[in-house]
Amino acid sequence: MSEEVMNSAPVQEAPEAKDEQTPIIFLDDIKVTFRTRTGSLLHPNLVHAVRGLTLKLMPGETIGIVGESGCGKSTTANVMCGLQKPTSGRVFFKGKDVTNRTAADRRVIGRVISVVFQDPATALNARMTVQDQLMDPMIVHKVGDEAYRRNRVNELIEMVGLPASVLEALPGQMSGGQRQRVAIARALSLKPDAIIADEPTSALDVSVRAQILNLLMDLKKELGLAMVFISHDIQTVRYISDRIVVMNGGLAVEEGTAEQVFNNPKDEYTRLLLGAAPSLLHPDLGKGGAA
Ligand SMILES: Nc1ncnc2c1ncn2[C@@H]1O[C@H](COP(=O)(O)OP(=O)(O)OP(=O)(O)O)[C@@H](O)[C@H]1O
Repeated sequence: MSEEVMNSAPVQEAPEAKDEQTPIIFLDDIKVTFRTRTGSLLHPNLVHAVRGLTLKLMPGETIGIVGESGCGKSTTANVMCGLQKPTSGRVFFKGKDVTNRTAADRRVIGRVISVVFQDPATALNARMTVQDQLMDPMIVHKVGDEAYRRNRVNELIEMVGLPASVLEALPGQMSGGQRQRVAIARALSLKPDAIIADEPTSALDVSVRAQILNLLMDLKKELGLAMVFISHDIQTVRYISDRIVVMNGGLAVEEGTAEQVFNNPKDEYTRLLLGAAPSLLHPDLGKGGAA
């Protein structure tokens, strides 16, 4: 998670009421336009990264966002985790309008979601031990006392299938799969309602991708988490998602259950994606084991 979100505050404030009908995240007609450096003040060159996206993430569900490079997936993820303010449209977290990302909004965002990024090597601090990386969000957000945090760290490391012996290790002493497990443990440390996983397996060796996907699915089920899973690989998205949103040119061109999108795609672009998609997953998909 970004410093902006991580530093945003104590998480022990009263949580919003749990309501099965209230979306965890509601993006209402989001548009994000960037000015590129090549234009002038009078004639700016604009990139319309997201051009009017409406999306609801309900408690416990997994939405997969899929599309080619440049279609606006990461910009959407950044809006969802408060890193990017939309040019227009509104963002609601559990019914609260957090579009303006005030300090109070960021506290809500920090409590509700965590992000797992593509490359655990850059997401983790190379100079901190695993133990310190897992402690850090709880210290920043002033959660619990020392004993609670130590206990939580042990719980987290067990949840992600790593031995306690890795707690003293630095990220550079671990494999890519182990590092991503640590990044997932870190994302879970504040007990979020939802995780945004932005291409969480793309930087990993093909042999460990399935293990990390299965871990995410198991944790999601066990902890009742909602998830937004972002990938350019439609087969991976199918494997993990309840609902799929296909993006093209900053727009959601198709949305439906995995079954609807695969068996009865309505949009031409979805058909092209399906036709052109060799799976990036390893044939071991579905098998367990620590990466
Ligand atoms: N900060 C920025 N300034 C200018 N243009 C940007 C910026 N961030 C993204 N873009 C542009 O917005 C469009 C959408 O980018 P985005 O990263 O959201 O796509 P993506 O689907 O996540 O692609 P990828 O899979 O390659 O990350 C692209 O044309 C990109 O070049």
